[in-house]
Amino acid sequence: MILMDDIIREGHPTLRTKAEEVKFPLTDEVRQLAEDMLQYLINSQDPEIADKYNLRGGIGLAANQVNSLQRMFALHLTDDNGEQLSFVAINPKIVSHSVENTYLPAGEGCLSVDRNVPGYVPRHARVTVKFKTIDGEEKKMRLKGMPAIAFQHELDHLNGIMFYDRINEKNPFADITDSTPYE
Ligand SMILES: Cc1nc(NNC(=O)[C@H](CC2CCCC2)CN(O)CO)c(F)c(N2CCN3CCOC[C@@H]3C2)n1
Ligand code: NI
Repeated sequence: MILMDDIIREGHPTLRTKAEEVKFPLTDEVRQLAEDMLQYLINSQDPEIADKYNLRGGIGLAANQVNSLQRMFALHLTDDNGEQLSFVAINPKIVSHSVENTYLPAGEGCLSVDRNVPGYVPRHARVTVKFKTIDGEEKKMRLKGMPAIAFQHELDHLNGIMFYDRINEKNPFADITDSTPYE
């Protein structure tokens, strides 16, 4: 079971290291880690379990955050239509994206960042993504809203990018041109 102590924090070099393509077939170790990452998100969204183990709520978790340099992350969230998205994206890619940007008006946070970093984080409003599932199945999805934002936040982690790298330093709340806030 992944606990907060397993999640590395800012300053740990792995957060700034590019993760490597995952080889198929998955080793038992990689498969187990993928499953544990998804389970962390499910646990963190269960009030009783989150309270019992002092877990910070999460809708996404990238391998770098548990000190692994495998190109994979877990997502567990409900989209705007109430659809449950719950999967591990392995060797994820954005194959195309909208010109339009979006951002969370409340800004973003990160389980690896123990402080508030205010400011808008510009993200593509819509993305077409490809990835493999734990079973090696090729998936292609079009995402918008929170799923799109979360996918980009996690893919950034696999490339050593933190959400605050994208905040306008001069004016963190600068209106992001051609952007629509995700509300
Ligand atoms: C938006 C949100 N971010 C939460 N945390 N941060 C994260 O997930 C970070 C990743 C997110 C930051 C912005 C986009 C991706 C983790 N990141 O560092 C991984 O790289 C939440 F916990 C959360 N929700 C709303 C839904 N709720 C359902 C019931 O259970 C509680 C849950 C709380 N929404
Ligand atoms: Ni994060």
